[in-house]
Amino acid sequence: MAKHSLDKDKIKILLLEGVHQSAVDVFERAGYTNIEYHKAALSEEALLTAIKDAHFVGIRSRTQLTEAVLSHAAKIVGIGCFCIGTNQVNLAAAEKLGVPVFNAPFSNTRSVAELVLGEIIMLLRGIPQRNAKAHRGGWLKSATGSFEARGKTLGVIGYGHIGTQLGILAETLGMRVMFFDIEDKLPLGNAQQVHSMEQLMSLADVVSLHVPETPQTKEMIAHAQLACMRKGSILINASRGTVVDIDALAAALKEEHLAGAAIDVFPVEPKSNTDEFVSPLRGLDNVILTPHIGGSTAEAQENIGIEVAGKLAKYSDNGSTMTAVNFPEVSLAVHSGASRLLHIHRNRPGILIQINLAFAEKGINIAAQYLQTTADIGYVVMDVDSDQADQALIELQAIEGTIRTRLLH
Ligand SMILES: NC(=O)c1ccc[n+]([C@@H]2O[C@H](COP(=O)([O-])OP(=O)(O)OC[C@H]3O[C@@H](n4cnc5c(N)ncnc54)[C@H](O)[C@@H]3O)[C@@H](O)[C@H]2O)c1
Ligand SMILES: O=C(O)[C@H](O)COP(=O)(O)O
Repeated sequence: MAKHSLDKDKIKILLLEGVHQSAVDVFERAGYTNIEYHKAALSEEALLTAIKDAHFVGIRSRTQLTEAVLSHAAKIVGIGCFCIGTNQVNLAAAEKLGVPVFNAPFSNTRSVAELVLGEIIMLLRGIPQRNAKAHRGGWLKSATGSFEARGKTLGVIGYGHIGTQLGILAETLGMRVMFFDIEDKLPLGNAQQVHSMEQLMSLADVVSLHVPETPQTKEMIAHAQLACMRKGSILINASRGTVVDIDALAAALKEEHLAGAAIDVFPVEPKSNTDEFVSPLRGLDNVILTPHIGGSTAEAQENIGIEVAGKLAKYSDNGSTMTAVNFPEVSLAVHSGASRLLHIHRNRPGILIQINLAFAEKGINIAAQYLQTTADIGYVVMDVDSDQADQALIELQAIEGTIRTRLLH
C-alpha cells in the first residue's frame, strides 16, 4: 500500500473570488474535502491569514499573490489561476519556492471573442450613445456615424487564442482582418500580418487589444499610438488595464479623434462589487464600460473550474505538471503499486547523481525516474517500493539544493 505524506483530508484547499462550483466538485470527487471557499477576493490581511496553512490556492484575476504574500504561505504546494491571465501571481517567486502555477489557457477564449464581436457592431452603429440618450428621454434617430461591419477593417493586436478566434468571427461578418504580433503567426482565414503596430493602427476602423500584461505591453497604447489611429475609429480593450494609457484614451475620445471605445479592463479596478469604480472614461456616452467580465460566462466559468481544479488535483495525486506556466512540465503515468516521491531543487549540476548515490547506498530501488528542468529549478519524480518510501524521503531531504520534497498519495 502506498504511503502518504499527508492524508487528503488534511490538505487545505483555499478557493477565492467565487470560482465555479465545478471546481469544488472536482476536488471532492478526487477526495479533497478540506476546502475553504470565499465568494469574493479577500482583503490583504485576511488573505495572509487564510493562506498561512493552505496547500493549494485557487484565485481569479483580482487576488495578488506577490512575493510577500507567498512568503506567508508556509505550506503552499500549488496555485491555480481560474482564468487565463497569470500576471497577478509573482511567477518567479512561486518557482523559487518550488510551487507550480496552473491556469486555463483557453476556457474563456470564446466568451471574450464573442463579447468583442458584439461590441464592434454596437460601436460601429453608435448604439452606446443612442442608448444613453434614450435612457435620458432623448431620441437620436439618425444614420450619421452609423456603419455596417461588413467591409470594415479590424486590427487585432496580439494574435493569440483570443485574437485568432475574434479574427475568424469578424471575417464571418465580412470584415477584413489584419493583425500585429511580436511573433510570426499563421494567419487564419484571410487575415494579414502587419509588422508595425502603428501601421496597423493607421489602417484599421476598429483596433482590438489581446496581448498579455508584460513589461513590454505596459501602456503600449498611449498618446502617440492613439494619434496613429484613423479619425472616427474605435478602440477595444479586453486584455489588461495596464496596456492602455487611460488618460490618453479619455483625451482622444473627448477630442472626438476616436468615435468610441469598449473597455473591460482598467489600470485600477474596484476590489469588490461594492467598491466605487473610478475612471476618466465615466460619463462618456460613446464608451462601453464593462466590469472585467470578458470571460465571465456560465460556460467559461464551469469549464475553467473543471480544468484548473483537475490540474491541481492531478499534481497533488501524481505529480503531473503539464501546462504549468512557471515550472518544468512532466506528464506522468499513474504510480499504482509504488510510492512516488517529488524532489524540487535548485538547478545545478550533479543533483541526480547525488540522489542516485544516496539511494544506492541505502539499497533503495528506483522503479522509475523522470527529470525536467527550467533555468532555475529541477524537478525529479521517482517511484520506489512503498516500504522504502520513508527512507527515500529522508535521503532526498538531505540533498544539498533541495527546495521541497513530497511523498504522494
Ligand atoms: N477581459 C477578460 O475577462 C479576459 C479574459 C481572458 C483573457 N484576458 C486577457 O487577454 C490576454 C490575451 O489572451 P489570449 O488567450 O489570447 O493570450 P495568448 O497568449 O494566446 O495570446 C497573446 C498574444 O499576444 C502576443 N504578444 C505578446 N506581447 C506582445 C506585444 N508586446 N505586442 C504584440 N503582441 C504581443 C503573443 O505573441 C500572443 O500571440 C490574456 O493574457 C489576459 O490578460 C482577459
Ligand atoms: O485572465 C482572464 O482570464 C480574465 O481576465 C478573467 O479574469 P476573471 O476570472 O477575474 O474574470
